[in-house]
Amino acid sequence: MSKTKVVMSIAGSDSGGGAGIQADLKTFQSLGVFGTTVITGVTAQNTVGVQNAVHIEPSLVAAQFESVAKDMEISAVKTGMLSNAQIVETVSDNIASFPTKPWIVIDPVLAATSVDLLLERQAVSILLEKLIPISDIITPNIPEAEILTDIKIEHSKDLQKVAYKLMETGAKSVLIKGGHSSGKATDHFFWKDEYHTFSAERVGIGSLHGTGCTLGSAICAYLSKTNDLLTSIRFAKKYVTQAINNSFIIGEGSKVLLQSLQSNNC
Ligand SMILES: Nc1ncnc2c1ncn2[C@@H]1O[C@H](COP(=O)(O)OP(=O)(O)O)[C@@H](O)[C@H]1O
Ligand SMILES: Cc1ncc(COP(=O)(O)OP(=O)(O)O)c(N)n1
Repeated sequence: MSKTKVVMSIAGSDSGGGAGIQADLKTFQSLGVFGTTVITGVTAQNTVGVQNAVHIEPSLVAAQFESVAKDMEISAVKTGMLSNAQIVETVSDNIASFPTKPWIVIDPVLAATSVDLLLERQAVSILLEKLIPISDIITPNIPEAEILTDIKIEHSKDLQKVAYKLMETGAKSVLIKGGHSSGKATDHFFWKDEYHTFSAERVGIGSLHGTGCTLGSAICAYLSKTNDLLTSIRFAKKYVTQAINNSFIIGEGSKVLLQSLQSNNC
């Protein structure tokens, strides 16, 4: 019998339960991996928006890494909300010093409505300098990809420009998510000189919360199980699409995703 894989979410808490650490842990549980956490911030949040946030002291962020990493072998990590420059630096240093290199999935959470509550804008440069270069895959949505590269995405050829610029900073691969475009929900994947798309019908009714967190943590879970990037993205896209198709209303704002136990334990 194979051992249960241990993965890690490095992210913020969403009190409303739809995104952040809460969404990541539900995804890990659904996909049959064991989720550990390094909490970087705590938000007061609901389906309508982010009302408040505090950042965790970098020394406590480092202590969470130490406690988990000295006890367990982490096969894949996923980062989400990273709060500020000091935390980005602490996270980068700690991931880089794991005894066994894990798969590294970076969801560069920066373009929410209350952007500065999730990542201070001055932290973007340190994200590009320290964290993105050690990633196996970075998963920006369209506004995030534009902020990170200073390139406006107006035509499909701009996607390639953005991806190549991010790969020049050291990212091994780039998945530009299509939730913020129109037509089909198509995600664009660039890896070395390869280009792949992952598409689903767009669910048109009402806004959604937690889609990016769920996709990123599903990629992380599948990487730990399959050790294969393309397979992991394909399975994760299928998983998030199913969760979106079954999304439901819990409050006054965006719908949340249904995370359900998967029978295909690859
Ligand atoms: N309305 C939708 N219907 C189907 N898939 C969607 C929809 N909105 C987002 N997605 C998918 O959800 C995933 C997360 O994308 P996106 O919403 O752009 O990320 P983020 O939450 O970081 O803004 C992607 O696979 C995207 O294609
Ligand atoms: C604590 C916390 N982390 C991340 C997010 C953003 O969630 P994400 O899934 O990337 O974006 P939406 O699909 O909710 O737009 C958050 N809101 N809170």
